[in-house]
Amino acid sequence: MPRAVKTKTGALAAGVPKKGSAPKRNKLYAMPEKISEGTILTDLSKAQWSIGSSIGTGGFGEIYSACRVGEKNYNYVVKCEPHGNGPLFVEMHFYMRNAKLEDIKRFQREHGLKSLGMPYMIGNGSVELKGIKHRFIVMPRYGSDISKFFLTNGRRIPEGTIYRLAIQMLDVYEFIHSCGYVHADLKAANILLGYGKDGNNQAYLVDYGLASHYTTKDFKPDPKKMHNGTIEYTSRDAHQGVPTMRADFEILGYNIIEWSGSQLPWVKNNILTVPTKVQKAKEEFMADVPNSLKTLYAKSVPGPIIEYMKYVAKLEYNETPDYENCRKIFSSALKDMKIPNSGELLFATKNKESPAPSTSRARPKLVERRSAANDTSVELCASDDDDDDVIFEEKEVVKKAPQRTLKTITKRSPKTAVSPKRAIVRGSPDVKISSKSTPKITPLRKRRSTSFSPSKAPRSSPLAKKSKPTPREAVNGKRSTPNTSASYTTRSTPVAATANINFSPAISLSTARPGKTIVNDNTTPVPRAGKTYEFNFELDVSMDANVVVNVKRKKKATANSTKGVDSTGQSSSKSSRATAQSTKRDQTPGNDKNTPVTRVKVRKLPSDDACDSPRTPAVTVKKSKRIVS
Ligand SMILES: Nc1ncnc2c1ncn2[C@@H]1O[C@H](COP(=O)(O)OP(=O)(O)OP(=O)(O)O)[C@@H](O)[C@H]1O
Repeated sequence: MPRAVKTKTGALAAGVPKKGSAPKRNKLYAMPEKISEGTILTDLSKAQWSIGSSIGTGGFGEIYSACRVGEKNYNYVVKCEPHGNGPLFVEMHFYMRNAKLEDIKRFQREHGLKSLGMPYMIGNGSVELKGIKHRFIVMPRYGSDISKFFLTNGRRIPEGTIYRLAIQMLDVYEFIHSCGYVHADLKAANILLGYGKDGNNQAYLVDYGLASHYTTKDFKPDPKKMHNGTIEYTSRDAHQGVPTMRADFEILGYNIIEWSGSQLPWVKNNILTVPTKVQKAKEEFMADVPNSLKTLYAKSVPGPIIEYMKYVAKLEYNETPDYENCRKIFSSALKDMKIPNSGELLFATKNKESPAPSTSRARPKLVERRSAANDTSVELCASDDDDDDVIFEEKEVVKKAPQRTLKTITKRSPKTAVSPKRAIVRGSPDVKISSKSTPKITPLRKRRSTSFSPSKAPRSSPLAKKSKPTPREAVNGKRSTPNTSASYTTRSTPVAATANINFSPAISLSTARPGKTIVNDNTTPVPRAGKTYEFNFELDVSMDANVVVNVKRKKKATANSTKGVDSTGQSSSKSSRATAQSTKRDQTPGNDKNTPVTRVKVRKLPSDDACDSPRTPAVTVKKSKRIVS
């Protein structure tokens, strides 16, 4: 059944087929309602946008071409998602705070860049579609995403184009990082060529649904964010839930390796469905880059790839990477290959002509087998309420079928992202995610800090210079000076020596799915299948510790015995209020008298860590109504 999305009034809107409503493309995910061509959307600044054809589908939303009312050219896109979806909320705020057109232009001027593959937002607003509140953003329209060329070229991109793409993506990283953010989800499906004349000269990095502040303070694994990203390319830091600048570089590295025609070991070994195994494989891979790479290439490993990956492996978690020297690795290679770093990005490989770019939605179907789910799960999932208060509904999901058989995803692949954004607790009726389940980082091996020359440094030996803060860093103090904690790393060989990850057997993390973005933070409604039942339990959420959530199911209680528990454990007065409220509700017609209704507000405690992400807004937990499956 589709994800339940509640309207502002709390009415269950999705999942109740309406007469005449368009059928859902994918029953598993509550995709947005269709917007028909010609619909006029008015954004918050009162600008009006006429919706054209649908040109893309992501994991959570749909992208339409759009034109300004009164104009003829569909040079814009509207990205629309149900209001409760976390990623578009995050993306919108990222653009608002950091990526205004004038910011991008200034950055280009300061760095002498003719163009920069940084998208921006032109407008945003809300629209009610079939009774469901949706959020939309308006952006410039770009061209085809490069995963199309990669796939049609036999999973390969010409070497020169790889290096040019790498340089362009490093420019974008430098911009994003200078805003204090990381992208965390670079992949071919998120890289779009420009649109129109000369569009193919520049690639744009889209999809800021996972953007978050990076940390330069302590390396604190965060179970709520573990494994976020697209499992093939997720960095080792992201596997631990820590957003870092080096993580973005690592993600780019894995992509480059794949674009060059090699299969990443964790892809080859078919372990993508087990994030912790992928994490371990990456730790091992990065522990000895030269040898790891050797095993991937039949002939010799391309020099720039080895040099770049060696550099990434040496980066400290709180270090500002040396963009300029990394770009130099690739631009020197282009020079050697006599390929100009300008003009059209070419995707035709020697033996195969790549088709003309197109933004058509036609994509290979992805057939996937989902793992058997013969158990009872408890999930927390967000529903729509308002922008800043994400409501988590507590539901018991009973997955009846011992096996979910082949599931055909007809959305775009590999872009088709599904974010199983839930902590699924399997197994026993008394379900607990305890502090035991959080990863333990064992004492770390001290490691020599490797630093590079500052941006704009003289261009000799790219990887041999000493790092100095750039003027910008000097001003804002972004680059942290090496201190004791900074000079230790969470990385070494083998993985067991550093990241000792213990999960309670009762816990199953979000299932990783190839090519799909995973967001493991519970801020987005999740795909749900099977029946959903209401049940009684106490919920205790700790937002400030490694303990994520402690769910204890209790016996079905009468309305009188209901007791609210807040995050601070101060249950007396609040809980009596909750009891009073629930009793009141229970007396209202339509309420199940046997089901206590508990509403618990959990506010995130102020953190001293400045790297709070917009993905962790205040959280409200409330007892859900019965969901009819
Ligand atoms: N500005 C744009 N211009 C043209 N096409 C776009 C644009 N933005 C996105 N698309 C197309 O829509 C697809 C999905 O976009 P996007 O990645 O932003 O969606 P999403 O729902 O966030 O995806 P994900 O599944 O990665 O979370 C892209 O692969 C691309 O083909």
